[in-house]
Amino acid sequence: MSVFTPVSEAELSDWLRAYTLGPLRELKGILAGIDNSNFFVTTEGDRSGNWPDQTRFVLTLFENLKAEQLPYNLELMEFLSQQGLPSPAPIRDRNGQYLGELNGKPAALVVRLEGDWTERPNVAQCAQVGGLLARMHLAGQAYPQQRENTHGNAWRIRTAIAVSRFLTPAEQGLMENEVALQATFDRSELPTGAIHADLFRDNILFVGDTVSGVIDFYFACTDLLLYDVAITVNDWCMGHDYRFDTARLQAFLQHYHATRPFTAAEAEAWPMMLRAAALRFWLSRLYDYFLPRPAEMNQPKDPRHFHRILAQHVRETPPLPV
Ligand SMILES: Nc1ncnc2c1ncn2[C@@H]1O[C@H](COP(=O)(O)OP(=O)(O)OP(=O)(O)O)[C@@H](O)[C@H]1O
Ligand SMILES: N[C@@H](CCO)C(=O)O
Repeated sequence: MSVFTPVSEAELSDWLRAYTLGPLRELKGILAGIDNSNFFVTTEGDRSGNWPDQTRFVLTLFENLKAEQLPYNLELMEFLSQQGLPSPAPIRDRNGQYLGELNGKPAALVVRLEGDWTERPNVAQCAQVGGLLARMHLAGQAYPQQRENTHGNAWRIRTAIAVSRFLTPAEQGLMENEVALQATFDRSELPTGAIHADLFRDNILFVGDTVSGVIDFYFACTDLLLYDVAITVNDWCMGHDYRFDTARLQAFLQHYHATRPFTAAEAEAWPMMLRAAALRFWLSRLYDYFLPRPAEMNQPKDPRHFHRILAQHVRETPPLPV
């Protein structure tokens, strides 16, 4: 998104003294993203340090998460990268710490990965992402930490109340009904674990058709694996008419299923998970759109997109096609 908290070159140069990355060469605010303040940082490098060949990093100032909530996310990134998954490793400073404070916000540096995100993924790319998500879910089963989803039931109820006045009566009806249904839906038989929880197209980097990076683990939490699949396909496999593109959806789910087979309970819960995933981003986009925080650079996302996806899933919920 955005830069909510500006950082000057002088402030960053001073902050970088805690690291063995060499002096600052370039600092650039990143417009993409809507939750945290992000910057591309290039340093001169330091051959004597722990990261001798690295000079390109991403600096994140966390706008919502508190320092005590961040070890779950940053250590998950480190854990997955140690398991061979393309997640950016957080950089530890001279004292072995990967989390500091800059301009009053918790702040961390991670390795800047190569590649670009793709706005229009093809079938082969969806297949790759399906397989990758399943591998992340399997690897995450051994991750020892737990973190409750900050965007679960209580958040849904709170946010629905906050945005209600901006909706038409029909939209209010859809939202109230959906929030109530999701609150009582039985999730007890569904497999859980570490999930990314925001694996949209802009959070996967490709070099050609090959995934080079998975970024932005700052909503990661312990929750239903199937919910993560639903969040991901609602973005990666959606057609222009708010119905799934069948070829991309099947490629994604078949590659996922080949690595982590879906259970019978998951097949049954699929329609409700697709709806929960659409509701989650309808609510957060409404909140960010109508009740925005002040930002130096900001690009709110369109809430109507997920309203339409949710309405379509309610009209016609496709079965899990595997
Ligand atoms: N490790 C990385 N390597 C390369 N580019 C990165 C990396 N981390 C972030 N970026 C770039 O910064 C942009 C914003 O980062 P990110 O998606 O983490 O921001 P955010 O505000 O937390 O986003 P979101 O709105 O998705 O929650 C990305 O789209 C990407 O261009
Ligand atoms: N991926 C989210 C933004 C980050 O939470 C969206 O597209 O609404």
